[in-house]
Amino acid sequence: AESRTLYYKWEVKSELKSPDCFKKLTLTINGRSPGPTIYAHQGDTVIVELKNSFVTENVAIHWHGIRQIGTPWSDGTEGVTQCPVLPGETFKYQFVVDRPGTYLYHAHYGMQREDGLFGSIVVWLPEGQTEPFAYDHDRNLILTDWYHKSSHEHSAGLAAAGSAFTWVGEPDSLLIQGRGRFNCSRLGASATCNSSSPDCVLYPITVVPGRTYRLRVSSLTSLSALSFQIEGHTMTVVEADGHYVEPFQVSNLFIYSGETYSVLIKADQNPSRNYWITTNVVSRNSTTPLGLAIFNYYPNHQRKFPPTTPPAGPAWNAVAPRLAQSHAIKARQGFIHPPPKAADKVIVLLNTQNTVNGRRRWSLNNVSFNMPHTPYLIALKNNLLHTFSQAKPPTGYDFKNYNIFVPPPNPEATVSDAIYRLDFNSTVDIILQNANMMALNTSETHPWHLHGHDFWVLGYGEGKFDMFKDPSKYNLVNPIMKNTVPLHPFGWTALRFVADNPGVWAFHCHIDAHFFMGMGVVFEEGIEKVQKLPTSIMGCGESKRFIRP
Ligand SMILES: O=C1O[C@H]([C@@H](O)CO)C(O)=C1O
Repeated sequence: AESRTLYYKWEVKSELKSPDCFKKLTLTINGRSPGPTIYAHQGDTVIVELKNSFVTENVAIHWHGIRQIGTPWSDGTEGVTQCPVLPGETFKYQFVVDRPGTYLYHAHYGMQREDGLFGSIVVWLPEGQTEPFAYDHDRNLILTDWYHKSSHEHSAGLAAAGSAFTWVGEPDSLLIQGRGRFNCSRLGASATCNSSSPDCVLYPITVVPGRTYRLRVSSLTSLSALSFQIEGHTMTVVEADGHYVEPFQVSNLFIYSGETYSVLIKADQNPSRNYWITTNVVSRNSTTPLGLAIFNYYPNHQRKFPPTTPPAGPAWNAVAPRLAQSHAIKARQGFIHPPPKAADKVIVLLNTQNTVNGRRRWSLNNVSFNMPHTPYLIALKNNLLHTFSQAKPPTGYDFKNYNIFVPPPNPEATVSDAIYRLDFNSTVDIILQNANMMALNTSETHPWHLHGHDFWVLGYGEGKFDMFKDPSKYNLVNPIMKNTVPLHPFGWTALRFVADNPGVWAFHCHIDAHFFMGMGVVFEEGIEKVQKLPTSIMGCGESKRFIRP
């Protein structure tokens, strides 16, 4: 099959929308949130010409799950791979979608993603090739959580010192494909909440009785871990983050921010009615109501509510079923990419909540991430090494003495913009180690996302990772490859990847507020192999000098 070039012209704007019936300034692409879905075939080149029509805000868009092989400057990570796109400017992203599967795109500037700037990328196999599973139709749903406050108010609160620190709190609603329903009566008479707004009509998925649907379900929540279910129907999981999964059945799918799945669903229930599609928050004791959509059996009306009460979903605090699902996800037979047998380097990252100079932060091995003024890719390629710390960030913590089950004994952490420099083509293991937060008996779920690579998920465990015993339990036979993975409360997650993609890549918690609070690291590999950088990514920090006439 011949590969093609797909050309998109996008304009980002800030507009009043009511996705859950409450009117809020929403960040849109060509007037929509979620933005337009990119449909491509494997091997196609995607070009997005992005016009920033915000009045005062910068922007950058990350292509989540696309590895950007040979185009590290198109990763869209402001501060790491590019300068922000300023209001009035147009920026051209160009990259190849080299693998079939379900991917995402979203803002990677500040906490903009939570104001609605996101969408889906669907990459089909080349024409004439078929998937290793059968279905009649392909549908797509993005799950998000939604706040009535803007991300600006949130970031101001998170950055404030001492008692002025304000946590973002629980979302006001959950959206399915950009639509949900906030109960306007909770606000009394309100001009900003209108339960008959066309923006908040529940999203319908129309199905023909007897047919099988491939449903691409992805999450871009800013905070929430979710469970997703379709009343009365079981789902067969077949894809995760662009990799085929050895099929298994679930009645509910746990999904973390930044993950994508494909599930197969047969429309085999009573065709004279509709069914609820629901999503609910897990892992946090949330006040956020259920997110709803409609599984619409043709020819019932799309807006006909099912006759039943929407099922509530699993209990928020049951960790065991979530861990069980994580363990169940294996590479599909016939599509296994075996991992290298051993690692050249092991980096253990202890995840803790801390303070730095009276500010609440998150840290890895007691270092909280800080973005430099000059993006790393530009600084490294142009030898501007004075623009960020040349220290080597720690590759572990005090294993012997640190108790992960109690709050950090000395919560004061340091802030740094130092990065991990990896040997090109080396095999790197990352052990994510969860721990107790600042408050007693609490540990949260963190979805970790790696840019520029897929990694093998070697294992998950409870408690403190044991360097001597736990590696012998790694799955080296059929581990799934992913780009986003959960770190469960008080547990550990072990990953392996090969540092074979020249560039600079962020690895961070996909919770907007947590990355904002320093929960991330950056890897460099093969910088000398990166081709000449386009000047369009420059203009901020010390890279101003390269675009001066
Ligand atoms: O960073 C966080 O802050 C809050 C809480 O610890 C303080 O309100 C929370 O749940 C986080 O994940």
